Amino acid sequence: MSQRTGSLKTSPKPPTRRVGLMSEFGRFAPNRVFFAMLAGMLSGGLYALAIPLILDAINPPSGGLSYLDGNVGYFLGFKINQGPLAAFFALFCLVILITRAASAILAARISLELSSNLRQRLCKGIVQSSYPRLEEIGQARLMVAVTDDVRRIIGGAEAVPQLMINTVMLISLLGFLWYINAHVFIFVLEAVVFGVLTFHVPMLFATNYFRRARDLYDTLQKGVNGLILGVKELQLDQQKRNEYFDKILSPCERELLKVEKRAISTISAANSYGDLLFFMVIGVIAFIFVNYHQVSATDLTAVVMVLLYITAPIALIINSLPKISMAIVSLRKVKSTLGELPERIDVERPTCHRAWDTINFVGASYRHSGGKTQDGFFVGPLDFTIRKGEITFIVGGNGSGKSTLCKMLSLHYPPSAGDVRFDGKIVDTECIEDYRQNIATVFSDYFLFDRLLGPINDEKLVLARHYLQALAIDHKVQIEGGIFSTTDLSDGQRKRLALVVAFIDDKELYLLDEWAADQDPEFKRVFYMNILPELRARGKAVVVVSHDDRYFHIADQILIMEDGKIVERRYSDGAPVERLMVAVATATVSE
Ligand SMILES: Nc1ncnc2c1ncn2[C@@H]1O[C@H](COP(=O)(O)OP(=O)(O)OP(=O)(O)O)[C@@H](O)[C@H]1O
Repeated sequence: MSQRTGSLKTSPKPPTRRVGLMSEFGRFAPNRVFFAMLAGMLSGGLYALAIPLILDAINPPSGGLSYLDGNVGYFLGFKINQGPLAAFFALFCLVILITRAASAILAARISLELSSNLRQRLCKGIVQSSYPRLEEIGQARLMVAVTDDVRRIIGGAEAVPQLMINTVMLISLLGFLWYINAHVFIFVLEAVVFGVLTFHVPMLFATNYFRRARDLYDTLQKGVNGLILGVKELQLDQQKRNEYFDKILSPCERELLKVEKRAISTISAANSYGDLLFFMVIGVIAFIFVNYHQVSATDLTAVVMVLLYITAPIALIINSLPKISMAIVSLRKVKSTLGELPERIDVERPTCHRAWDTINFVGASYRHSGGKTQDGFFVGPLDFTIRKGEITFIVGGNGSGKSTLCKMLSLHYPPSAGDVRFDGKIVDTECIEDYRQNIATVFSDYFLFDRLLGPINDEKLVLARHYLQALAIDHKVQIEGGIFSTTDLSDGQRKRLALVVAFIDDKELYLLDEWAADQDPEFKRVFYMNILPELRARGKAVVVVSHDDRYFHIADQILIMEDGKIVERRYSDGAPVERLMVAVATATVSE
């Protein structure tokens, strides 16, 4: 393929960048993230201040906040000590409530918006991606990214305010500790640093386990897809069913369970260690530390109270870490998947609107990506012309490359060499989208939406009714407000409905891959004798993959494929117009 069209090829996989949850959030909504953090910090700081307030209430004459001390009073019939201090405490709690709720609500909303944004970017990326790239990434990975990963990111993001509030609380409590007794503060700080460092080691292991579990999850999803889609076949054969479970599902499930168990066990052990650490610190202070440093009884009470209080934020920080860790793994997966998809915003493009009468394949070829051990199937080099107002049949044995050729013609597979030309103009990245707009298909692996997509007008509806009638499904399916009354149809009926959908769009090229294969003789006749000639009469280019030699005579051109090459081209009278030597073609493939 020429250099211009070479740009249609899929780009190499981008390297995975390190992605942080907070940096991602910061980039997404910097102002709101700032306010959420500010509110979280304020609430954490105020939480910590509750301790001196309570201590002051217990020990009124100890200075500090004791100026708020007052007489016993009554409120709503309740006897209240130190009225002003109590009122201040209530107000204080209200501010904590507001700041904490504001931080959590803001963070939750940002996380939902970011997740929705990621989901939309993934969906847009999927629809704008080249088809070979999607085949490379695989359905299972895309499904997990759009569903599970995005859900985990929400879970992790919601844990961030917890982490923030409790971290600030922890810092403030340490500050208060310093205010009470500097020696105790230094000792506790050393314990915290030691605790964080020693806690970080198992967390590194846990994150690795989560990463491995995430990869296994893709494989498991693929297996479950196979199970759901192949349930009919598996139900009919116990041996196959057992093998599917024994060799595919169960090993993956076992491995995933093992890795997840390790991750959870590591985290649980680390959590228990984290919880216990502070009780040990309390014990050391109460039983040993006081023997070496001067600590008054009042200070000791305050210190123990702070240390007991400190265990709660530490436990909450520890609990939020696995969720955040999983969210980071998922975020990296989503970002790496996004990196493999085109990040193209729907901006105004110059429209090509190129009218055409012929499509030429000039030495065009395509290679499928192969398995681990072999090269993928090679189709080409192909040289032929499709004309408007003509019907072209593509025939050939199974696996000869007919569907691949169709996907090259529909511009889903960009040629790896040679050109596809519309009226002599090579298809380039600028115009591929415009050329595609004029192609209607029913692929052998078609998908039937439950509605007519795109603008609907009366003319279209009349055409739809005409084809529903012609294909005898008008008694089964009606179109109400653009939506089909049902798509629960037999395979043949569904395919007929897919044909109706393709026909009512006024496209220039109609590509029908083995449409007639599972139709009754009656509908085959309607298809070949009425519908196809009608399309030709409307000046459409019609390409049909067919095995129905009874109807070959209606074709203007027949391309015969074998092993990825067109080995013969005939006109409808059966006289070969061009015979390509298989040996020559084979030699070209091996180049
Ligand atoms: N997505 C794919 N990835 C890798 N190889 C593929 C892919 N699709 C098809 N192939 C390979 O390309 C070859 C041609 O397949 P293709 O579907 O084009 O043949 P076909 O002539 O349409 O066959 P059939 O008549 O059975 O539908 C096959 O050998 C197949 O293994």
